[in-house]
Amino acid sequence: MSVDPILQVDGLSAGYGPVPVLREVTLSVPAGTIAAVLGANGAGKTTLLRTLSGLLRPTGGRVLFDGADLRAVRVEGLVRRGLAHVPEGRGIVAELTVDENLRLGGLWRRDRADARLAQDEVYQLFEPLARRRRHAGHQLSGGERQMLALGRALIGRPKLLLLDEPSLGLAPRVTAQIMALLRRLCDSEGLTVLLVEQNVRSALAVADQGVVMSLGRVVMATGAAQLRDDEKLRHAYLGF
Ligand SMILES: Nc1ncnc2c1ncn2[C@@H]1O[C@H](COP(=O)(O)OP(=O)(O)OP(=O)(O)O)[C@@H](O)[C@H]1O
Repeated sequence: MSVDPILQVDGLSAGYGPVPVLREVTLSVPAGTIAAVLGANGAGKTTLLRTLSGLLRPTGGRVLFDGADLRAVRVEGLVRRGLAHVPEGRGIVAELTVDENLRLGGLWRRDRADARLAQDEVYQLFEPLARRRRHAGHQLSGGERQMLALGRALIGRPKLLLLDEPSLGLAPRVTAQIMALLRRLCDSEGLTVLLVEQNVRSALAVADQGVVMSLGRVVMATGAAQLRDDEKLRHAYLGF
């Protein structure tokens, strides 16, 4: 496993208008690893992902993604450099078919044959989608929508995947499948994942590190195994 951080966040602050939310967040994510971002509702997890993907402008600090300073790169540039963001609520186009939604994910790729290949790979990864390729997004179940959002992001062959609450509304079995897939892609393809999850157990089961946020700050960052195994630590920082 490489130890180079593909994502380095130093003293990042951001908010909504005059309301500060992120307060000097610092974290480092090595390439090919999964960092689980945990914390209570309102801790700032979603705001962190939105700032990292360029949707919110930082008010302070620095973000380096694959060596590039976030302030110097536009959102399209971030996507081209290999950043993909799957927001909470999933963001698929409900009126378009599964096929069409996936094609959107491959649009910016110059090599069409390559995009086609990736689409076939997504259908292999998520069999239920292959069976429903001509169904519209709004006809899919919650789990299928999550697979579609994830598949669409993966088609761009991202280096860094920002994933917000992938388990939301999913059956535990589907959540476990998605977590196992992420682990596999990290180990075999070098994918890096920043995973925001309310389902702490599922996230820590596959993560390399746990980053706990509270009131817009990182209050602890440690190995996921330590958080998983140390009941006192879990109790102190996660309340169970
Ligand atoms: N669009 C917005 N405008 C103003 N304030 C917002 C906006 N979105 C979030 N906030 C506020 O920012 C703070 C952090 O919210 P955020 O959604 O980032 O937290 P979170 O840790 O992801 O929580 P949750 O798990 O509930 O999504 C909260 O106080 C929230 O009310």
